[in-house]
Amino acid sequence: MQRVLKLILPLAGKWKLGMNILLGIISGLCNFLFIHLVTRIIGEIATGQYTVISQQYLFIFALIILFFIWTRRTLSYSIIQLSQLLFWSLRKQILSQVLQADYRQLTDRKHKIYAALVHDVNVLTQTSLNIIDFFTASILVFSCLVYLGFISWILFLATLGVGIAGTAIYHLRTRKNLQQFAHARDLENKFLEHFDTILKGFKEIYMEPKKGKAVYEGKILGIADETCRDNTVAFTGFLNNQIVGRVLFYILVTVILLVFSVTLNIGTGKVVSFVFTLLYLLGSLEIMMSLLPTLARAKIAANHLVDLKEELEAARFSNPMAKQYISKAAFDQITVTDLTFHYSEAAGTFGIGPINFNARKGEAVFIYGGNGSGKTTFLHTVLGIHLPTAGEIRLNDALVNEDNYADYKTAFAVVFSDFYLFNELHGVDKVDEEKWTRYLRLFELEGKVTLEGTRFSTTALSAGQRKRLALIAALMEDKPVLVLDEWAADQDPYFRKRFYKEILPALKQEGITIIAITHDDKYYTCADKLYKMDGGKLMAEAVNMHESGFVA
Ligand SMILES: Nc1ncnc2c1ncn2[C@@H]1O[C@H](COP(=O)(O)OP(=O)(O)OP(=O)(O)O)[C@@H](O)[C@H]1O
Repeated sequence: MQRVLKLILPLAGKWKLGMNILLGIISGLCNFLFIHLVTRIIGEIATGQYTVISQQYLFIFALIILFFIWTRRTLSYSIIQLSQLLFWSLRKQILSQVLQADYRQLTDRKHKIYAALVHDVNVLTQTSLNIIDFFTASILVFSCLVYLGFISWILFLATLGVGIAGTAIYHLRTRKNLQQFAHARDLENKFLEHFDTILKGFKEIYMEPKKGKAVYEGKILGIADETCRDNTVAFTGFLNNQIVGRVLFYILVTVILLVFSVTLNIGTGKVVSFVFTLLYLLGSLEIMMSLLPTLARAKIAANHLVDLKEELEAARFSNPMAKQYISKAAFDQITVTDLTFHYSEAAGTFGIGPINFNARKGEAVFIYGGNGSGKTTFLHTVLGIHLPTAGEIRLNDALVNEDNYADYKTAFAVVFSDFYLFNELHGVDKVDEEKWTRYLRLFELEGKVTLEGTRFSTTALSAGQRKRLALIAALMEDKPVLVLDEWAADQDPYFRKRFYKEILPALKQEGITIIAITHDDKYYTCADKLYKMDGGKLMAEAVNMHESGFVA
């Protein structure tokens, strides 16, 4: 409950939460007053005291009902407002934390975050609506118990005994049910992971339905069965507790009616009031018991959300906004000295370095090497996606460190090998129309795509054209360094030649530095500097040794 409060309190504020609690107490008390009045009148009818219509009672009943309507409506409106606030605040908080997260932290937690956003936030929000019923019922239970104490302290002690026995049984039996709910929730992460596989691999599954069948039967069905089993056992456990509680109360009412009313010599009026109040109390207990599984699941959802928020908050490295952008004019060179990076400290994990590298303003620097040799790992380390294990990167003369990473990253526009093409020029405040038209012509996309504001008219293009558009989008960012990972791999021979022979020189003319991973040995001579990556080691090579286009 503490963790649920940790999420709700900052949103609602102490004052508003206090007001809601007060309204809940008043609403519960209205219920109690109504019951108290009903039992009192029944007592009067049973003992022959109520013979004429009482104006006073009518007035009190009307007052209670009106008061109840007011408190309940105000409380409901406030809780609905709060639950909506909770829903969107949690989503906004998690998303803004996600946008500030380090790349590795995010990739490791993708499915966890997705499950938190679509599952936990929903469960918690829905439950917040049930809280009114739970709270009102608990106030009613409390007031009924106090009232029972006034009617007969012996019967009150008997009721309290039954209540304590019921609570003890509940606690003894609930731990396992909670574990089952928690396990079912953990399986939701796995389910979303496989669901993601189906969505992303749908084309492959469409071509070979066996693949889809394997994911469905091999993964999803198992998760579905396990989740169903866990949830069924847990819900049944809660239901059994509810039955035990009800039976205990039935026994109590039976004993009061058949035994205590005779042995303790309690008057008819008192017995009637006691039993009626007890039955109302039972009704409220039932409401509370039936909401317990929902609250238990909300608690698990809140735990997941708090854990995730704390994990993201505790991030060693974050992705803050840059304070200062590095302009083309301000960029001179990047120098990498003795840089090493390892994916983990475990023995046998792939690593690169020590690497020495330099790229100057207006140069085209190519990196080539076999698959898995570490080219992308190196680029990612230079870009700040991976933090170097050792060594240094300097932009111009300034050492790049955790304090200036955000500014440093502004030097780069990137088209990754697994690039994502946004359908809009995000982050470009004002489009330079002349530049856009020039690049569109340069990349031969005229008539294929236009700009509507900052939005592309379409991204439904061929693979090669999509990559050209991604490169135009990167260039529109007007960054000093353009980083390309196997950009030309999807281009036809004609455009590949145009890219290396015409486009790259044009970009260099603009003062852009190009760092490109490439396998196009035919065009290595277009580079100003050439590096070869082999087994994580980067070696500088003379460009002219590739003049024949043949690499030994
Ligand atoms: N996220 C990761 N965690 C651990 N190891 C990784 C990870 N990504 C890549 N590796 C390892 O790093 C090695 C180098 O990968 P990298 O992507 O840098 O190669 P590359 O030279 O760019 O290859 P290609 O030409 O195929 O794109 C791979 O052999 C792989 O084992």
